[in-house]
Amino acid sequence: MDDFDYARYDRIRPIRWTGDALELLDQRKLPFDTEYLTCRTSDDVAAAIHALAVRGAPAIGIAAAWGVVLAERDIEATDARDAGAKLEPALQRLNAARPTAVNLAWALARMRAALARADHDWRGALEREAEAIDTEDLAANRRMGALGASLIEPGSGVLTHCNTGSLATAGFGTALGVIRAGVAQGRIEQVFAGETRPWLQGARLTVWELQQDGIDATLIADSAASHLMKTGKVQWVVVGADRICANGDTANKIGTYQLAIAARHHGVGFMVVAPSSTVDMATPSGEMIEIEERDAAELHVVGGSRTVAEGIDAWNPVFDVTPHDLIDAIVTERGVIRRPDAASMRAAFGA
Ligand SMILES: CSC[C@H]1O[C@H](OP(=O)(O)O)[C@H](O)[C@@H]1O
Repeated sequence: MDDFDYARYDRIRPIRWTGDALELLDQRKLPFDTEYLTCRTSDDVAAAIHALAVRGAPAIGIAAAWGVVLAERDIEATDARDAGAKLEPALQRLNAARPTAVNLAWALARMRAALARADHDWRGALEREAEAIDTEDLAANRRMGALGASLIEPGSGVLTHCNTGSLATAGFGTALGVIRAGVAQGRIEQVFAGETRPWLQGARLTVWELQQDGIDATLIADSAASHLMKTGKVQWVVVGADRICANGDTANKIGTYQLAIAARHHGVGFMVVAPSSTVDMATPSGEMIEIEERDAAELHVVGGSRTVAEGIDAWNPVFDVTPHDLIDAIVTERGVIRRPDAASMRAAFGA
């Protein structure tokens, strides 16, 4: 992949550190408007994460790490230990912004660890750690793109769900990075993007990203996915993840689980692509994952401001869990785990 023109795919930068503020491409406004939110405090970042102005498991971890740097700017402390105590309430408010993606807690744990190791330059240590989290994620995505694409036979059709591209990460993407690499290598002939109701990450964000890249894609209704697989046009379903458990059970955007069931029924491969920062070996299996439920209004609103069925109850879980035995491959930057289970996850990530 060293001849891959990554720069072509790195134009979209949803997270920009200016040195004293964090600029976030407001993903609630895409694809119609390209507006940046300027966050000057860690609570600004927590609010942006909760509101999905910035979203995507790796991206919210990266944003939270920079949020810690913003919090550091607001305190005076005698040393790193004193700083840790004074910063902890801000880190807890960042962690409370969304519950399902483990990357948020993972990034905050890395920031705490950096502070615990720091000497007198604890401020610099926090900024260097946030930068490292950001640059490591971009490198991981490029590695995963190559690894995942190598599993896809030339001439394949691929279906993806939600948005897992540059908007959801430090750049290039996870599942969408595999698609970018697979298209560039001539392995993927047709890309299908599920709209991903109710927030429409697929219709609004993935389609927009692929248009920026000049990659043709076909948008489908979420409810058309099984019928599409029945036609034989899809050889792989390639998705991201928000939390991968110690046995390989995987939480991802709502609708992923039924894609996995349909894929298995139709003999379509099911690939999960996520950096190791999404692996949570401390959670044994999927039923222990907290599934975020969001405001019913997200289901009632159709086309911007119009509402349907307003006033009736609505159930709006925004993630579901795919059991590991429906997953054919988990791709991380460390390698590919075929037919994941507790033993293969332990071999790859330790106990
Ligand atoms: C590489 S993004 C991973 C994951 O995050 C998305 O959720 P959300 O848009 O609610 O932040 C989706 O589940 C993606 O697959």
